[in-house]
Amino acid sequence: MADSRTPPEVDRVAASRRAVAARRERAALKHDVAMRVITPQELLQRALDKPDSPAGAMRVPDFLTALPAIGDGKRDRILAELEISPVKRLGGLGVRQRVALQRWLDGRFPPLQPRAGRSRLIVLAGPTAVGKGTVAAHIKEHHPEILLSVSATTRQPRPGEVDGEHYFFVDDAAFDELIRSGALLEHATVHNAYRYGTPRAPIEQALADGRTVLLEIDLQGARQVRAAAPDATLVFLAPPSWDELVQRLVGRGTEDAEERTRRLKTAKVELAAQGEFDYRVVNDDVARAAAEIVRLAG
Ligand SMILES: Nc1nc2c(ncn2[C@@H]2O[C@H](COP(=O)(O)OP(=O)(O)O)[C@@H](O)[C@H]2O)c(=O)[nH]1
Ligand SMILES: Nc1ncnc2c1ncn2[C@@H]1O[C@H](COP(=O)(O)OP(=O)(O)O)[C@@H](O)[C@H]1O
Repeated sequence: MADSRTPPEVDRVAASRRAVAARRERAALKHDVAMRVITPQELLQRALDKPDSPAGAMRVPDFLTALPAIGDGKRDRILAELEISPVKRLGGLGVRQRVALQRWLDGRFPPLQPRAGRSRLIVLAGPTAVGKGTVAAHIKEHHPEILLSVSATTRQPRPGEVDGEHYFFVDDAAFDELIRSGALLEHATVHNAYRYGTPRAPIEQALADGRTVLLEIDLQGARQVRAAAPDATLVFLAPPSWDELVQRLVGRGTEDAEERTRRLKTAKVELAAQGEFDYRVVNDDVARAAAEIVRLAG
């Protein structure tokens, strides 16, 4: 029978591979927090839930300097204030230190606070390729009682797209006229390319009928809706990680490399704006994220 014991050399190689993979995962997590793809509180929670995970193995000083606007000086002051040793890992924090760090994070990065008296007008926005269209289509299919607003756009229909169902496809002159006549609740040029706008009348009618209305629009549009209808409910759809966002954009295969780079640059700006929203929903799973949004609309 063959000897099943692993020679020490093989053990060492495997261990060093694991260490490299863990370092890479920790670096990815730091990047996700820095880019605001995940919140500092989420990362800390992951570390506490699984002390053996890459999040749990992250040293507290590394975690702090991954946060927006925290340099080495601030890091050291925070560690002293919270009485946490620089060698501590997130997964190894004691109860008092955990609570102190959580409180400090909540003060510095306040969790979203949905404003009172939200209406049934739901605005879904988020970075390119996070899955806004996919989640909105899922809601449309499973919740016909919710009106998914159909936008007007100056872009050309893609194969399979039906006028009046996916978009109202109009030319520039017709779009100008929609703006002039006040028929649009909001409008914007998206991705520096075509114009998109939300027809006002169907939304007002549906809301008057007591229905929930879902708008799937970009950040500029979301800001305009907030200004025009301050009681609208703004939902930010976030990716589970930056790598996953890039994978989705590449996987969709609808943009070339140059366009993808441009969209990812915009995505960084959009991620940094999520504090303006009422809720943040992570699109880890389409059905789950859709259900969470429908609950918010409830
Ligand atoms: N402001 C605004 N943005 C819109 C509207 N309709 C769609 N969008 C956004 O425009 C972008 C559409 O990009 P594109 O790739 O051309 O079309 P898609 O594949 O149908 O999403 C997405 O970011 C949408 O959220 C609208 O009515 N107003
Ligand atoms: N939860 C998810 N898990 C995995 N892939 C997803 C998920 N949601 C969307 N996708 C995929 O990501 C890509 C981008 O989704 P899409 O709806 O076009 O994004 P957006 O409308 O935000 O630009 C699509 O290929 C889609 O199938």
